[in-house]
Amino acid sequence: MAQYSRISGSVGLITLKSLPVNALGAVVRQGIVDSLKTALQDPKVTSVVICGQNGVFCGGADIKEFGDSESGPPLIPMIHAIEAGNKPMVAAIEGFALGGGLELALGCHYRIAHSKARLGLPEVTLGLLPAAGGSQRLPRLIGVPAALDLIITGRHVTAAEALQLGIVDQVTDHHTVDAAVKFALSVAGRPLDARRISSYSCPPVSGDLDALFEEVMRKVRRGARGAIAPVACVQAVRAAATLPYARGMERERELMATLFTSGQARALQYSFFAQRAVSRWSTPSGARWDASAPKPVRKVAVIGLGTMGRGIAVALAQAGFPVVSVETQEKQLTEAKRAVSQMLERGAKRRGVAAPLDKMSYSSNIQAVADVDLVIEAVFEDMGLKKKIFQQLSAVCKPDALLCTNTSSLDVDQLASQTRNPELVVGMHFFAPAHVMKLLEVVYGPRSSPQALATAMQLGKKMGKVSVAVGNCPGFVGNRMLKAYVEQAFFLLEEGATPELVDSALEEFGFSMGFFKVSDLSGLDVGWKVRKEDGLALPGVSTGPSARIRQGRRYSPLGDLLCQRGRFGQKTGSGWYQYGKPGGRVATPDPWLHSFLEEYRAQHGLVPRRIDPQEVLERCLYALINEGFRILEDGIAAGPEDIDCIYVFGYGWPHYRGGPMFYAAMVGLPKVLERLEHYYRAHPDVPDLQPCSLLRRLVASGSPPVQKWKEAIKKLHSQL
Ligand SMILES: CC/C=C/CC(=O)SCCNC(=O)CCNC(=O)[C@H](O)C(C)(C)COP(=O)(O)OP(=O)(O)OC[C@H]1O[C@@H](n2cnc3c(N)ncnc32)[C@H](O)[C@@H]1OP(=O)(O)O
Repeated sequence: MAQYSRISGSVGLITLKSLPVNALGAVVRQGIVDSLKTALQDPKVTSVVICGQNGVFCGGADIKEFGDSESGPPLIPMIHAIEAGNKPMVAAIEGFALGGGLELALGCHYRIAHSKARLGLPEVTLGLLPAAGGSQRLPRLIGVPAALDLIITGRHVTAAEALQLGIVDQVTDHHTVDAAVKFALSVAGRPLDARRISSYSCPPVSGDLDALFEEVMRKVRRGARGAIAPVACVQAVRAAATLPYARGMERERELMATLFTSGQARALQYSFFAQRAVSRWSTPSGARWDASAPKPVRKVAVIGLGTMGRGIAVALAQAGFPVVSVETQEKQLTEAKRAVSQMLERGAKRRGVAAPLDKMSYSSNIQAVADVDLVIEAVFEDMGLKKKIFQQLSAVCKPDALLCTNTSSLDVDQLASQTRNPELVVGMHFFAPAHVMKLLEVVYGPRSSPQALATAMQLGKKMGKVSVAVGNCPGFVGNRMLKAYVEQAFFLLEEGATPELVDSALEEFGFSMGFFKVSDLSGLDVGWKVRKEDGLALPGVSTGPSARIRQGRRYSPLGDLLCQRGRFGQKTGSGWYQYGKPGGRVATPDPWLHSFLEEYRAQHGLVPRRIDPQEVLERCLYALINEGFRILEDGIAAGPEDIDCIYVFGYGWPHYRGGPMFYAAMVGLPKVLERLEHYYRAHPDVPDLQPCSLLRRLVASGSPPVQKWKEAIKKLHSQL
């Protein structure tokens, strides 16, 4: 709702009231329209202030209402009525003015912001554009280049930047509504024509306007990789720059109509709520986020300063934690100190703050962690080494310290069993580079206490990560699903595809890099080492029937064969592609590799066939999705939102496709099931293609929407 009152004798005060962020739902809009009418009709009122309750101006349109048929007064005429009003309207901005919230403020004649407020038009992140006049008013107010920056990126600006850009008229450190009322009294009776932004022309740009838009559009298309909202944002701002306001608004409406009904907007809005849903974690044993208090964490340690350890230490220091970093090899320690300082300085420069160098301390002695509250072990993926470290930690650390491992796939419970307090052991699986990537898998073992899980989840949140609680199994969620995808990519090469064909299909889908390019970038030897440890990559079985079978199922040794030839990817100058020189970064197709594949197929009696991009997508993505269903069935992830956040924030799944499980729901579960059945018939020696029973049961129960899967899975489990 919106509450109306009159204060200081002559100021009408309209307060938006809708917890938690005063979103502009139907009831709030109705409240504003009614309050406005009262204020404009009351002869005692000479000016009006609009504010929000609880220190928040407005978080924008109510995203929860997007799927519903529209009710209540529409936003655009409401904002026009505010702007057209004959009494000065002042927006008192505290907390946030985002999306429709900022558009509402732009409809006002003046804007006063608290110094801690943040403003922005983040619609693009929801697959939309600022379509309540924001794309037309902001460029008229602050100019085309600055408006393009804000609208295309959706970034929030501080009150100070908003003042500098000309979005707000005044910034206050004091009580914002009081300041706005005082301001409203001071402007009462002043003419308003020059304050109505819709009547402005965009300030002229230096240089050629067409050239500016062409350049921006080129950059946006390159960066958007198939996302349609950023492109529509540029088109809308162009309309502001080239058309009268009324025609610009028509263009804004047309563009919005296309976006609003697009699958991309639905996916991004799903993802918005999925990110919030994963913070409300639960485990199959009944532990829950709202019943488990985290332990206080004041000081943290990182063990091992390789690439991962350095990134983790930087992320912790940036989040404000004192960090003790332990590296036993002196040479590595010296290098790491320099690298970590550089990373901290670069990050600070980018964010315009002081580098938190004072948060870091280093040691080559594990005794240095004796007083910390939480340790993150980040040494090599070697179970023997990790076990030894956990034994040492258990002896050295405070008895109540949380011991975490950054393993990407090893058994967290085995590590827990090395310690005095296995309930205080959890996995914290970061993604490289750990100070950049948003994802954190928090892995609970069978003995991890709810409090340990809650503490790691909260630490992740403080580090700005999307933290997802997952159960303990080889590869956890992300890497377990990836295995099925990678396997299909190899099999497709055996059957006639090239790395270029597979990668271009995946890149066309929206991944920034296809699997083979990623593999060259991260190093083929990484997977080779794991396969050797798992007993898959065996020396001396390059021919005969057993060459392509391991542990009773189809196996492709192609990656192993490249590694045996020293082709580790970019670092050696060749892998699935060639790079000209070791360390080269530009992938070009490699004729040697093509001949090698031909010889390999001939040697193994494989008759190559024409493979189309659709098959690449179906085989790679549906195999991965199928494993996702198995993970849900096993209770390793609590719901599809958890898997989708993991893939969007850790594995480069295109954000505008929501994540693999959302994508499966969009494609239609019956279709995914039918294609998996088809491919499993063709490849009965590939168990990953055998449709999982949960997928079958969801289809049999009418393929509920993805938001209802959690409920449906619970019901299906209880029927077993
Ligand atoms: C005609 C169509 C026009 C569209 C124009 C628009 O306005 S589109 C919407 C533009 N606004 C946004 O994109 C803002 C989205 N919200 C946020 O970025 C953040 O929530 C916040 C406002 C910066 C607050 O962040 P904070 O970390 O403090 O809290 P949460 O993110 O956890 O949010 C608290 C709860 O509020 C819910 N929520 C937030 N914004 C909206 C919204 N616009 N509509 C509906 N609900 C919203 C959020 O889901 C949280 O609720 P949970 O129940 O916990 O999920």
